Amino acid sequence: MKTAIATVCIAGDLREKLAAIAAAGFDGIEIFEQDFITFDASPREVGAMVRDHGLEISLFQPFRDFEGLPEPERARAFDRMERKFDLMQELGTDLVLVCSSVHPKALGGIDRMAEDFAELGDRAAARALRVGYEALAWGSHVNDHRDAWEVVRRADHPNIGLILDSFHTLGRGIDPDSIRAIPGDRVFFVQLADAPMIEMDLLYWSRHFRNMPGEGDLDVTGFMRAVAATGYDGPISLEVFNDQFRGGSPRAIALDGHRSLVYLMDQVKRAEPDIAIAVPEIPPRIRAEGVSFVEFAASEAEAEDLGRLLTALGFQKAGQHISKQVAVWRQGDIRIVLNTDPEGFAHTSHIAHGLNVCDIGLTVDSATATVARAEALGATPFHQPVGPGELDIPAIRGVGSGLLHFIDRQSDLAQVWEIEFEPVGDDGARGAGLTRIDHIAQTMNYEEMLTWSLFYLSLFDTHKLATVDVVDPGGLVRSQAIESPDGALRVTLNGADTHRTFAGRFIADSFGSSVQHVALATDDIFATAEALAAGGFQALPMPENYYDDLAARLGLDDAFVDRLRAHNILYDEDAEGAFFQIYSRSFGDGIFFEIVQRKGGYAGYGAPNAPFRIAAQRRFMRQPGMPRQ
Ligand SMILES: O=C(O)c1ccc(O)c(O)c1
Ligand SMILES: [Mg+2]
Repeated sequence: MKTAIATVCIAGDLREKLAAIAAAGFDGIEIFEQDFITFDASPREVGAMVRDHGLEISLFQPFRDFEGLPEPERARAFDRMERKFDLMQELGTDLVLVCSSVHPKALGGIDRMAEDFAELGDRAAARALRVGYEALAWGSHVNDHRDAWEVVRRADHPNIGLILDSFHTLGRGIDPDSIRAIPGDRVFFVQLADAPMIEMDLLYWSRHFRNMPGEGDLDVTGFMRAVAATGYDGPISLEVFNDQFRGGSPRAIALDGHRSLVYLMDQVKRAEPDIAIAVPEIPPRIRAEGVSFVEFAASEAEAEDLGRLLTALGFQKAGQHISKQVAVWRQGDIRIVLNTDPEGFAHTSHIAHGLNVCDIGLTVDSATATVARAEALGATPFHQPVGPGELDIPAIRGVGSGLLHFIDRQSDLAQVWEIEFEPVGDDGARGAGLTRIDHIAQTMNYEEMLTWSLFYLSLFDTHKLATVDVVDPGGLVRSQAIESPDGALRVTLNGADTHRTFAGRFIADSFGSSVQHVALATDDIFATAEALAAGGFQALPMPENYYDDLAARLGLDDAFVDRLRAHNILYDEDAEGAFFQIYSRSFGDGIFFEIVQRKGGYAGYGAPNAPFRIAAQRRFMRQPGMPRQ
């Protein structure tokens, strides 16, 4: 499988782009004319620089407004192309992309355009070059790959072929299966891009909002399956015009791009096993069976405070590590690990971020398969020295600053709690009915959201829900849930635009993106609320206005609203079921716990309540340190 990426996808000058593209593992580039012109080196030098990075120039583009012109513009277009052929030969590439014309004088007519290409084919053949024709979704006469194919078919020249671009096909709602009938050897190149589903002008959408396959809402997999069915075996290339990416980190965007192609082609290969492209064998997307633990890096004082909060939440300290300053707290299937060890990753993480969730443990079927897939997707494996009597639990670095450990039942990993921890005597805690981790909420800068969602979607068998806008008095926070089909893994990603929001302030204060809250499930919110109150837990107080509105909005009876109010329980319902939430007050740099109950088929996260919860949290965030329990 040969991968390529257009230089427009990445920020920086040409040299910076090439370094990032090569480091991410691509085989080639589509060199954008603009990136070449703005760079101060001869075409030969640029060609050599590309090859020095271990890359090839798979394509030169774009050549605009070639076909269907009357004279004298027609002759001018051929002259212009001869100049670009010179340039291509100096650069060292044999393929140029001609995009369909938007020239005001272009006449159209399939046969006229086919004749132009037949003549161009002779000129290209004289220099052993090839020309690919792409239908822009907004081309004046050709705006559909089926018409571009008809032009190429009639040109009937071995040096003239078709270029397919997923955006132009899917963005216009053209059925990608229409590609299946095209002979694969007539397709010279394939460009891939996804995009979020937004109603807007096609050209504007294409030039500003494209994103990597899997990051948007288009059926890029269906498109690529159809391409694969033609027998096409050339490069798979990304062509993503995106305002955010143009200003983003070159390395991070290039890595996301490569990951998106590995993920996409793995899906395509599973659906079209006979494809001609040699797709590497990797384990399928991993089914997460649940969250095994959440680990906090803490100082001793912070761990003591957090221990008090956990006690109030009904947790019990269940084990102490055999050799490290690490304790595990338990309730139901929930494990919270408090790591105060003066060495190791948690310690480093604490120095960098203060009290924070430095590690998440996930239960999977095979921990080694999980790390193998993660590595194929470009994730970084994590190792640290294993002490006597300890297990070497497979781990990778997550997208933020934290780690992900994987625990399975195929080995003795699942016994880590018995092997590495000594039980601590029962303190008689009754628990508060908390059963499992419902979801983990991670906060990041808005620009990082696509990176995080692609990370989870490509590694785990998960899907994303629609993005929700949450209004914080300090700005907008966008929230996206990623979840496994059975809900065993639910992660919400919260992207903050400014540091004035509660989420943005958390990122600034903790010096990085991380877990901001952990939601714990109960099967009986009122019983849990009573138990918490008895244990001295102080819920985040919700204002009277909230309950008045709730009663009016949902038509709830007074007695029910009184019960909610008495315990500061937030409530939402939809056609499928109901949702209850209690929040803790925040601690550290703005971390908190949430307690939830899902009733019936309620599948959301209480989005209507989010603005009220955030406003309440902001009222309490002025008080530094841990809330007193
Ligand atoms: O937006 C454009 O003009 C443009 C140019 C070349 C392409 O390959 C493309 O898909 C779009
Ligand atoms: Mg294109």
